[in-house]
Amino acid sequence: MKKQVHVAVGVIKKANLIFIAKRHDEQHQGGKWEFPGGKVEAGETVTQALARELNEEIGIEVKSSTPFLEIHHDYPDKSVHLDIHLVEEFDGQARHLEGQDHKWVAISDLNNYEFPAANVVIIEKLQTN
Ligand SMILES: Nc1nc2c([nH]c(=O)n2[C@H]2C[C@H](O)[C@@H](COP(=O)(O)OP(=O)(O)OP(=O)(O)O)O2)c(=O)[nH]1
Ligand SMILES: [Mg+2]
Repeated sequence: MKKQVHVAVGVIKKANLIFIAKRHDEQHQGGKWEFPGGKVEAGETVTQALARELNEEIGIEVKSSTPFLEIHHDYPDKSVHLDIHLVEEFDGQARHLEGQDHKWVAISDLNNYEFPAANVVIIEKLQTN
C-alpha cells in the first residue's frame, strides 16, 4: 500500500503577506514551494504538531491557530492528509532553520510560485476570502 502521511501545515499570515518556503530538491515534491509544516507524530494533536514544526522549521512560537482546510490528495507515490491551519498570532521573526529558500508573498502573487498539486485548493481559498 502507498505510504500515507498526516501533515500539519501552517498558512502564516502577516497583514496581506503569506510565508512560503521552497522544498529541497531531494524531498518529496522537491523544488516546489510550500507552506511550512510536517508530519503529525504519534501521540500529538495536530495543533501540537503544527506548533512544534513551525518552531523547528522557521523559529516562531505559535500563539494561536485556526483550522482553515483539510485536504486528502493522492500523489503517485504517497497519499497525504494535509491539516491546514491559519496562523496570524505568533512571536518571533519567521526565517528558515533548515536552509530552505523562503519569502513573504502577497496573496495575489501566490500564483507565480509552483506548489505541489494538493495546494491548489488552499491558494484558491486564500484568494476568495
Ligand atoms: N509542509 C508541507 N507539505 C506539503 C505541502 N503540500 C504538500 O503536498 N505537502 C506534502 C509533501 C510531503 O509529502 C508532505 C510533508 O511532509 P514533510 O515535509 O514532513 O515530509 P518530507 O518530505 O520532509 O519527508 P520525510 O523525508 O521527513 O519522510 O506533505 C505544503 O504546503 N506544506
Ligand atoms: Mg516539513
